[in-house]
Amino acid sequence: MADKKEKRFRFVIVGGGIAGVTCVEQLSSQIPSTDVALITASPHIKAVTNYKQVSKTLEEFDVEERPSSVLEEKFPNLTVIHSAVKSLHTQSHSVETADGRVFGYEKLCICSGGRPKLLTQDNPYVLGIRDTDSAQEFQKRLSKAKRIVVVGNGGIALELVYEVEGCEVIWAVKDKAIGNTFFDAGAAQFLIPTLVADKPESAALCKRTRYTTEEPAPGASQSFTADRNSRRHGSGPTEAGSALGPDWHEGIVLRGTEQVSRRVLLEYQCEVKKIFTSEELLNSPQQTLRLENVGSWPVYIQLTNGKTFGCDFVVSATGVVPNTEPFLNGNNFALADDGGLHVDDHMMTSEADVYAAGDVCTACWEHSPLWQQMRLWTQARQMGWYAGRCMAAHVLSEPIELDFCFELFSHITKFFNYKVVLLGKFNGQGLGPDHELLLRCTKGQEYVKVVLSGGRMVGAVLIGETDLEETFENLILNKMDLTPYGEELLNPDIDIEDYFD
Ligand SMILES: Cc1cc2nc3c(=O)[nH]c(=O)nc-3n(C[C@H](O)[C@H](O)[C@H](O)COP(=O)(O)OP(=O)(O)OC[C@H]3O[C@@H](n4cnc5c(N)ncnc54)[C@H](O)[C@@H]3O)c2cc1C
Ligand SMILES: NC(=O)C1=CN([C@@H]2O[C@H](COP(=O)(O)OP(=O)(O)OC[C@H]3O[C@@H](n4cnc5c(N)ncnc54)[C@H](O)[C@@H]3O)[C@@H](O)[C@H]2O)C=CC1
Repeated sequence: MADKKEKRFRFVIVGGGIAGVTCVEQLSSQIPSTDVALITASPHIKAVTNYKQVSKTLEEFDVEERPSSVLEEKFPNLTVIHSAVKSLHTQSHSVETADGRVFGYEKLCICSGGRPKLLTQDNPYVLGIRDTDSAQEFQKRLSKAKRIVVVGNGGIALELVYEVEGCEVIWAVKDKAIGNTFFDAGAAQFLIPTLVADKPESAALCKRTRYTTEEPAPGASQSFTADRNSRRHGSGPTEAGSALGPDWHEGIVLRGTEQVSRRVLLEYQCEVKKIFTSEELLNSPQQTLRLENVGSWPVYIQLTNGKTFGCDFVVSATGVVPNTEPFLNGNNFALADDGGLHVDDHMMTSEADVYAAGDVCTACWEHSPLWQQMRLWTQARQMGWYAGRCMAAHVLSEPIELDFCFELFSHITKFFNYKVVLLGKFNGQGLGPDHELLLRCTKGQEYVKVVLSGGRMVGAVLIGETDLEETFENLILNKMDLTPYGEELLNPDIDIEDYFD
């Protein structure tokens, strides 16, 4: 390492995903004369396009994969290096890439993202979905599949069970309701009928009620079948490396071999006990399957509820692990419990002059009471942008305060073809029993849940075209005492925007 010729940059950013690219853009526009290097393992970079600030904290944007030359043309100060960082030497302020080059830095920002946290690492029948390569592999295998098992209850599982057609899906969730990382059991109940046949809804009845849920019994199953006529057609491939994001499935056909359309069997409150091949099963002394099934599937999955399913393959949609490995050896990084690089309110890690942003880091500052970290595209952009500002402020010796975007958690997405908006402590996270829920639900149309604490709105889940996000965001940020309004707050006959004008 000492013998290798080193090229130095003032700023080095690692990772061409949303966090890294946004950090580069921010630095380059704040200090146009400075030299910046972007080192990325992937051949393309991600660019935020059509950015729209929907309200004070809610934002929407598209993400495009672009050749890195586009970024270099825009910022003449920028050098893009296509290679993976192999090691980091914080003492000498340098990184070494897989192709043996060494780059020195004054300030470094690690934006290397995450990778799927798979149920098992070395089983060819267990797939994770993260980047374009893995999505294409999934699509290829699905095109020959009759039955798959999806394990996990977060964003990817929610998207897959809705999108996959022509293939039976066994969906194994550890919880009592679907979608636990994004919403509560009430919202899950609202969404579940969407997995059933697309029947026209009869006149929708709008009702307002206190929050109640009906949970399936432990080990219970539910099955759903739906007819879908729509087909999507593939677009060109994208690069490997960076995480996919909103609407990643829009461009690819997610179809198995069967004529049936969507068919989902839900297994609640169970985890995976064992995964084995048909040969392993035949050779196993404790055979748990009925013999006629043995050999008809390449892989079998045994669940903790006692059921075993044969399938073509298993999708492990069980979260992400931060990509920290190349940076740890020989350094003294503080890591959070989830394996992310510990960052403070200036996006600084515990190593001097090293910052981190996006999925690789864990926000360890004292959070605003209404914000929490989730590994999302929006937060990757916000963190990259803020890290760039902090790095610039530090070299210019300017003061900088935690950005307003970390004041209130907000996320807009789409599940089961419904617009979903999440605000603040949307699931009452960390509030204990000391909160109240108001609910308005119109079957097939909208689900509105408000979380109140001490009479103030602290969170909301809005599903469907409710048009309430801006008003609710204001009510949350204003910390207004809403006790006098009681349940009128969700009265559908009151135009709430005018009400609070
Ligand atoms: C299937 C899927 C669907 C999703 N849908 C949504 C959604 O609808 N909404 C939403 O908000 N979020 C969504 N997400 C999450 C979102 O995509 C991520 O949170 C976000 O992209 C993270 O951005 P990042 O820049 O931190 O990391 P990444 O996008 O993972 O980028 C990391 C970059 O670092 C590079 N890299 C890694 N290691 C090295 C190394 N050693 N040296 C050099 N370069 C390296 C990689 O090549 C890559 O370019 C989804 C994720 C997946 C997988
Ligand atoms: N629309 C959106 O906003 C989307 C966001 N994403 C993001 O992409 C990333 C990856 O998505 P996911 O893998 O779905 O992660 P996730 O974090 O959203 O969900 C992981 C799920 O797996 C479950 N799980 C974890 N370990 C398990 C185990 N051993 N057995 C059974 N279940 C287990 C968890 O309880 C959780 O329900 C996440 O950061 C997610 O937020 C993904 C798709 C859509």
